[in-house]
Amino acid sequence: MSAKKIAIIGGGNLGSAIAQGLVKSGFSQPSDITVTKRNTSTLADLKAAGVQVETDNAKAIRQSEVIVVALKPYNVREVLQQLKGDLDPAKHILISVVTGVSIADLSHIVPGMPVVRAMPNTAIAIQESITCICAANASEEQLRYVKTMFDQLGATVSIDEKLMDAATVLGACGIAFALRFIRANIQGGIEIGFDVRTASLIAAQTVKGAAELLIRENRHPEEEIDKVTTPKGCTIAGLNEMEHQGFSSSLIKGISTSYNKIVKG
Ligand SMILES: NC(=O)C1=CN([C@@H]2O[C@H](COP(=O)(O)OP(=O)(O)OC[C@H]3O[C@@H](n4cnc5c(N)ncnc54)[C@H](O)[C@@H]3O)[C@@H](O)[C@H]2O)C=CC1
Ligand SMILES: O=C(O)[C@@H]1CCC=N1
Repeated sequence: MSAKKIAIIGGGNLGSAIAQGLVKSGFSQPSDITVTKRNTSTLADLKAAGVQVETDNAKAIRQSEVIVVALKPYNVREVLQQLKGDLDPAKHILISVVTGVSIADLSHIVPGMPVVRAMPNTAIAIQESITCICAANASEEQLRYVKTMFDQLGATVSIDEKLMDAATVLGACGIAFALRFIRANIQGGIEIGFDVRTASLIAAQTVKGAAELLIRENRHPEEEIDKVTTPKGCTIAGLNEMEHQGFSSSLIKGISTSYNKIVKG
């Protein structure tokens, strides 16, 4: 368990999910986590779990050592400008999960601060995130701490900062892409006879099983696909029809479009 106090500035979708994961994993005592938001009414569940909820960012920062910034990209500069007097490079480490805001940008606003950029996804709430991290100006001990923290919340991979936008698309947006894939399977499942609950369970567990074959067994997808595709069988017939309709191509183009949205605006 971490002895450090953690402030999460911006208790929206991701900030709340991080707090939930920290509590569920036992990495932090709930009372050692403070989540801030201008209107804290949506944070009732976290409050009930013992997490401190706060409207005053400066107060949350003063009572913490680890500062997780989970604000929207368009207001992070303004909010950090207001808080720079409360941030102390000797005491605090800044972890930004904000999309598209570089370490150089952050260091320009709060000079001298140890900064880690982290890109988790919303499965962090249930300790199943993949979190990509990169850092500047942070000590070995601080980096170890951040990696240990995110390791409790799923898997962690250290990357070059130049890949952070790509990590955002593949890992963070990827949750939505995967869920849309599952939803389409549910719609198809209903069309061929299942009720929605049964279709949802079969579709979600099947995707979980496919992912576990890759993660646990370190296999290549096509190696596993070969085991399913009986010659002249129904799997290859369905797969080929999906490809004729642009299945892989649509996913690759979607990933590229998301990436360009971050990079080019
Ligand atoms: N939602 C996701 O799946 C992921 C989001 N991100 C990034 O994380 C950041 C947050 O994203 P979301 O949680 O989705 O957005 P969100 O809009 O749900 O959360 C931002 C929160 O900040 C609060 N806020 C605004 N001004 C504030 C202030 N002055 N003080 C305290 N709180 C304030 C807002 O009320 C809101 O609840 C973004 O930069 C996003 O790009 C990164 C990875 C995944
Ligand atoms: O769509 C977005 O802008 C954010 C970044 C990653 C996930 N959601």
